[in-house]
Amino acid sequence: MFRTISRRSLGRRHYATVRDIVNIVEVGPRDGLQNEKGVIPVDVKVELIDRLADAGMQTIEAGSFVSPKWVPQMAGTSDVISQMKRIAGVHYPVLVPNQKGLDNLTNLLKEHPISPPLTDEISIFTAATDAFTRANLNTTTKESLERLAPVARSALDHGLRVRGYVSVVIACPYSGLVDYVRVREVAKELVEMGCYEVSLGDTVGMGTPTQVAEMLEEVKKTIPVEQLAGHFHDTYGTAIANVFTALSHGVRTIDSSVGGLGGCPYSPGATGNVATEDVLYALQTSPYSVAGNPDLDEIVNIGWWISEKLGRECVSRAGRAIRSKRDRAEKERPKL
Ligand SMILES: CC(C)(COP(=O)([O-])OP(=O)([O-])OC[C@H]1O[C@@H](n2cnc3c(N)ncnc32)[C@H](O)[C@@H]1OP(=O)([O-])[O-])[C@@H](O)C(=O)NCCC(=O)NCCSC(=O)C[C@@](C)(O)CC(=O)[O-]
Repeated sequence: MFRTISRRSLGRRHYATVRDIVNIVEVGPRDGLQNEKGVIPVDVKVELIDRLADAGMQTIEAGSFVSPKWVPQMAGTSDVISQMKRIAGVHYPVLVPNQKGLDNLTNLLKEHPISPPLTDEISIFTAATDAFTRANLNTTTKESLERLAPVARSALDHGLRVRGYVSVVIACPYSGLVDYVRVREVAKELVEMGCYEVSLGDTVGMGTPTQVAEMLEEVKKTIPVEQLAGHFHDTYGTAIANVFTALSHGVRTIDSSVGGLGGCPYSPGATGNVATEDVLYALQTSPYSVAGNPDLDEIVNIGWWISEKLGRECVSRAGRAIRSKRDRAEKERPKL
């Protein structure tokens, strides 16, 4: 839905036509879990996805068809997507790094000719620096794009939607600050190969709002903002500020992770994504509504539950505050 809003507080030149719905791509079951060392049972992953869908999340990244030698935690993705309950209208994208991953997925889809399908979407991924692409995909960025183009074409031929990721859009853990022109060029190639949207990842989680704004201004020179998404890790505590910077620059799709889970195995020291609870809380009094109208209280419960399952504390600030408030209210409730 589009409507024209006036943003007096931002000055006349910011009168703009914007979409007032924010889409959240819940990446917890994939980005959130891929870095965990302990084995997470398939039924826990399935329960996580199902509960997120029941709570109203419209897009839930369900896993990866990557090499199990590279990311062992994602090895059971075929079982996960075969067992999860699929809600019509909810998208359950999976990461695919190469033709082999796509073949594994399309063979699975053939084995399960059901409606709605196990998934209708893949995400392909590369990075703005060769050093990161080498660590993550064992190749250069240019070669990764050459390999991904036929994968995207083949996925589209199979009727799958294709989303793209560009990692390290602000800083790279191996080669330092990133050239935003390179981010724009890589994103453009992903769009040209058929990605309906490109998610721009601050993989290291050290970007500041100013840097995010500058990066977006560069990328928007070529790519319509409707095709961009923001993916912010929270290592330096700037993720929620970066989300709102992206929104103020017209981005309307944000990746987040329930409980703030996550990290990339090839981004040493990076913490999880911006927590879904924190994004939902902060959007409550904003001019935007969230697609699917997710139930914040239930997302808080899910963040708490999955953190306990992983043997760690929930790092979502909103999640912790809402829990504490509930506990206080419970203590103060008169006993009958
Ligand atoms: C791309 C490769 C496979 C290249 O890895 P490689 O070692 O160069 O691949 P290869 O073609 O030489 O194959 C090596 C072995 O892996 C197998 N293989 C090969 N492909 C697959 C496949 N798809 N599924 C299952 N098995 C596969 C292949 O069959 C072979 O098995 P072997 O003969 O030794 O038994 C590897 O680098 C890889 O899997 N990388 C994925 C890394 C990854 O998943 N990273 C995390 C996701 S990205 C991320 O988190 C960032 C993001 C998206 O969240 C955004 C952000 O925050 O920035």
